[in-house]
Amino acid sequence: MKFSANLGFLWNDLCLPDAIRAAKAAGFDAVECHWPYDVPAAEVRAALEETGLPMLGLNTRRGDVGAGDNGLSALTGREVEARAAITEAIAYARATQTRAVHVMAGYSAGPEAHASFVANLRFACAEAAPHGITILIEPLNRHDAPGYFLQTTEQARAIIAEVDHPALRLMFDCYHVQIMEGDLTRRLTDLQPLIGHIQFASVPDRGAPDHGEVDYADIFATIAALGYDLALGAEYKPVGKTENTLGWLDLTRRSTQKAP
Ligand SMILES: O=C(O)C(=O)[C@H](O)CO
Ligand SMILES: [Mg+2]
Repeated sequence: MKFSANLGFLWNDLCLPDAIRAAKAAGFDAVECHWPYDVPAAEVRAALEETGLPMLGLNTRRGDVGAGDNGLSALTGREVEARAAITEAIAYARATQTRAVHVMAGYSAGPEAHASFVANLRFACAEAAPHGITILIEPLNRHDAPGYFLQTTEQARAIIAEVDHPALRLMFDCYHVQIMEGDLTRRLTDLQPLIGHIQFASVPDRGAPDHGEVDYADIFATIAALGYDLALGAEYKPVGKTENTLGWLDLTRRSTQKAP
């Protein structure tokens, strides 16, 4: 199995280029981030080239975080800002050869929000596809993001069908899906054709995947058996130093090494 370090949470005490280097030293196969915009893209690209790690994803800006924004693309009336955030994210992804952009929906509900989200996603797909960049949408759970527009994989499935563009895929974050819908094994199997990226963390505390109500040894085996071979995103909140939370990585590597 391959793993991607989510540098929004792992090594987030380091600047992004140093976090990329730390992920390489710890044995990750890839990295991903949340909002890298304060760091010049050239510095990130240099660290990626130095380490040989690909950057798998980044998020669109959330808007005015101080005022409570958590994404803009399902906010009717904020289309200009939403599209500027999408354009910015795609430009940053191009400059760093990042493979996917997660378009954040924001706090909203109802048919107008749905229509705005679909229209903004069509815009994002049209902008991203010529550069080979995937657009991701991610359901978030109601405890961490109460009132977030996109809450379930079923809602995401319907939106992906409606947008009907090959660049649009599902970000299946096992942590959020377990909290909102459960049934992880069947959902991963059923949704696999739509999945562009998988993330994970323990439930309910969003820690390392070595405790909690989800048996990740089993989930990783399920994902491998499906033939899914892209790197899985470790998007958890380390308690203490990130290096001290990586026992799961060694264990997983040892248990999946082929016999000689
Ligand atoms: O919160 C998550 O699970 C994410 O992947 C996004 O980066 C949104 O914060
Ligand atoms: Mg996630």
